[in-house]
Amino acid sequence: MNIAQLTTDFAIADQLAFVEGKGGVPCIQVSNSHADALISIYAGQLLSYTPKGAADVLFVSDKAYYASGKAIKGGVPICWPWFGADPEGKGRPAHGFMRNRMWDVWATRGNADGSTTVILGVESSPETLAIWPHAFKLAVEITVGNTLQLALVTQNTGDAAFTLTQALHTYFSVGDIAQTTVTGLEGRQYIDKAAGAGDAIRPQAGAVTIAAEVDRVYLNVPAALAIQDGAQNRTIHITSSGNKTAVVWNPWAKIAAEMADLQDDDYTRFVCVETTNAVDDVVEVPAGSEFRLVAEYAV
Ligand SMILES: O=P(O)(O)OC[C@H]1O[C@@H](O)[C@H](O)[C@@H](O)[C@@H]1O
Repeated sequence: MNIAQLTTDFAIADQLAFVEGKGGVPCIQVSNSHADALISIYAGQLLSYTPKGAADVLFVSDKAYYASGKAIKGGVPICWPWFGADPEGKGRPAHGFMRNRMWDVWATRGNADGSTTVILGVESSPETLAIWPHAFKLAVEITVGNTLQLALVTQNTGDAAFTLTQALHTYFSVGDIAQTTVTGLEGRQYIDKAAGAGDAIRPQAGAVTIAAEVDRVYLNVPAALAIQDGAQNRTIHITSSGNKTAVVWNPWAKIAAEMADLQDDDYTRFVCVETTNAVDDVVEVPAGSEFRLVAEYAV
């Protein structure tokens, strides 16, 4: 990927530039009157969203890998066309094959309200067809403004319907996990995927607090959730559409220490609240049609 060519084709003066990121990964730096953002073209992954005068909304591990074939730990990884383990048990990677490959830049634009939109995409190829036998175009549309808007857009370009599960696997930065709650899920049922829980289904009593490993798929979720970050004294509002499920994940101390791309105490600094089509929330995309999974973050 050639930074000079991308600059010629897609840069926007005083607003959007192409830069070489960590590990030589090609990135897009957005800086407008509302916010700054860093977007990795590798993995189609937003890495940073910093509204003016505020701290970064997203967490990225200092030990994250920036290498072909590996996922970047943090920001907004894209899980597609399956969420979690390989649904067919064929040994393909967890969370699909979009978070560890190069994407293309499809479009950039400055909007009238001062926000900036970046569209990255991947099209099916002989390589993807060997992993997953369906013709598609997948785009992530990222609009950086006084809110952050994300749309994961799947187009079925083949001649038969296909099904998928997927996620915007967002790592939100928090000041201290002990002073963090997730609201909006009160009274909802969740599948408890934490170690030893055996996928039990439980009701959520009150706001979600995190004081141990949390790995939950919430069912029939509302469109609006929020993260209350007591230590940084801020609330992140999450609004979504296209999903019936949402995942809350924090590995806690033991699993974080086992993950080579997290520092031992990083579990205190993030919570993943993921906009998902997971478990039974399987999406069918008919031939020739498009499906949009959308999330918006506001501080
Ligand atoms: O370490 P990975 O592959 O990015 O996955 C992180 C976590 O992602 C979450 O979405 C899953 O619910 C967890 O089970 C998983 O451990």
